[in-house]
Amino acid sequence: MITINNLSFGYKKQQYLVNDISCSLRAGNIVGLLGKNGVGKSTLLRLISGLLNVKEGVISVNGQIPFKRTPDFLSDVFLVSDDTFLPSIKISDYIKVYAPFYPSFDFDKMNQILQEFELPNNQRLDKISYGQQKKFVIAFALSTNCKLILLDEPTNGLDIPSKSVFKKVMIRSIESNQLVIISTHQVKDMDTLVDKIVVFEDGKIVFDKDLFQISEQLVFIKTQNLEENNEVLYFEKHLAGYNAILKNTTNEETTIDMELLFNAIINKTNFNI
Ligand SMILES: Nc1ncnc2c1ncn2[C@@H]1O[C@H](COP(=O)(O)OP(=O)(O)OP(=O)(O)O)[C@@H](O)[C@H]1O
Repeated sequence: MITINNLSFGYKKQQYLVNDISCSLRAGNIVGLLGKNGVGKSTLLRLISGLLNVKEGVISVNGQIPFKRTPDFLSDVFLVSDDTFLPSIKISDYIKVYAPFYPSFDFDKMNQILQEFELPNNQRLDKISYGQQKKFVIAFALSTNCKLILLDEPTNGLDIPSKSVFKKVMIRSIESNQLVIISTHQVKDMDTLVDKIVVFEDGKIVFDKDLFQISEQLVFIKTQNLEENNEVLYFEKHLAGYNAILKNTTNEETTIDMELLFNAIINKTNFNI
């Protein structure tokens, strides 16, 4: 679906924010694009959606060059950016006006998700809160059924019940021919949602693994005594003991602690996986 070869980009001359990265992402995945504030995650999403052009290298999305922004490309890619600028019209009018740009738009899905997010159709988009606007745009994005959906910090502004609805709706509505990339620094929100993680740091992709590979190779434990565990790769101390990542030597399957894993990655832990 997406192939990136030797991509470099910077807003300033001779200073690359994205520095010679390559990767490929397939349909059927929900990918967590993780990184600290300001590393360039939103920039990467803008490059993939064709809002910015590469300085060097190539991005191909289903064989198309995003920056050409052909009608075909635009009708199958949806970017939810972190800053939502919505017109001062009712939700129902927005759907009437913008849904026709997306040939696979599913009106039933839209109504269902609006209900789950408790957003009434007759609300005006400029009169609802930031979190409600965010939920509306997420509902619209998922209802387009675009092959590629890019969500920039989707859980920003969502309250705890809405975050649960977001996860539920995402998992239910993504089909095997779609690819979703969620960019976020709120790593904890990605628990039990993404099936692949890509970590971006210092202009480079420093980690790119499917979750099943991570589960096969690593175990995540809470323990009071680290010395009993001689395969510790990374740990963090907390009041009642330690959260630790160990090499998986016993084919055990544990729940991935996304925040611990992310901290381990940006602290340059060598997992050797
Ligand atoms: N239009 C622009 N012109 C110049 N610099 C920019 C522009 N947009 C972003 N930047 C800079 O590029 C860097 C990366 O920004 P970007 O928004 O891509 O990061 P991010 O990883 O998404 O951050 P966050 O997690 O805080 O949203 C920042 O230093 C930002 O100030």
